Amino acid sequence: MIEFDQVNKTFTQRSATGRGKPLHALHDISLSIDEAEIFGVVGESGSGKSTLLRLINALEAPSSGVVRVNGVDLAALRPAEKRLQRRRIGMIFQQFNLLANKTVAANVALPLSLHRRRGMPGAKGHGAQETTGRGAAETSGRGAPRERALEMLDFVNMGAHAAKHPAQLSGGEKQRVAIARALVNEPDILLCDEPTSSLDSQHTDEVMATLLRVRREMDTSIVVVSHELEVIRGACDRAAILESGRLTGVVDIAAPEARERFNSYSERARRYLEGGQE
Ligand SMILES: Nc1ncnc2c1ncn2[C@@H]1O[C@H](COP(=O)(O)OP(=O)(O)OP(=O)(O)O)[C@@H](O)[C@H]1O
Repeated sequence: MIEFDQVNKTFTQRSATGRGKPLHALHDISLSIDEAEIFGVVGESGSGKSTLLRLINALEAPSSGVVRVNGVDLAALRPAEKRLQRRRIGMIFQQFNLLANKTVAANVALPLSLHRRRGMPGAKGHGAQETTGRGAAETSGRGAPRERALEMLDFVNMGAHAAKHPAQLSGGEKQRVAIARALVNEPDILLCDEPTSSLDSQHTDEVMATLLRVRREMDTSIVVVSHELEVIRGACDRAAILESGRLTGVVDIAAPEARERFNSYSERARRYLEGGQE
């Protein structure tokens, strides 16, 4: 469903004098992520995790190689097609990105309202980036978007909080609202960028249980970028290990021999994170 075929991504880093230097963020990445799979991506800071996510929703284009989603080469899409494709992908972030001045229900309904206002064809998906909401009208609480938002809030067990504002919620509750918002357009894929990094362990468990339910009941493919190895171990079917932009392994979390490989990476990562060196 998501395929990376020999993907390279190089950025140009400009020095103070304006001279450009290439920075190879991803080298020769080939991997595929199945339908309804929960796929983890781990790696140290700067290893290319976010770049990999941004390639999946076409916010970045590969410098070479091909990224395909449902068989479609994203680089071959025209801008309008790319926007539609992006609407089939939901995204959640470490900092939730909810709008403080809107109710929980209005936050969740926002992608639907934006979709309607722009008169976009097709019912599926949205890019969470668009929910930052510049110029978007507050949903009035009437009509289909609100009903759909309430359904999604029930799905993440947040129905009772629909009339509250984000500031009245815990971090875990905010993330569950963000999940409801990301799913309101029934995306095929949910991208999660450090979804539990600012949560305590109880709220982490609640969010991960919600993601497991999303996969089970909606058949959504979920890609989870996280530096929290327990989260990857607890929720993912497989995980890619990125080291300095290179894919050094794709580990089947359930397989004993693969688990050993992941544990050995985890040990190195833990030593790095704790001691600042490998
Ligand atoms: N738009 C950009 N322009 C220039 N360099 C970039 C750009 N985006 C990312 N990079 C560089 O590419 C490399 C990979 O960045 P990326 O954000 O993908 O890493 P990451 O693993 O997600 O890091 P972190 O865990 O700190 O978020 C880094 O060296 C980063 O500085």
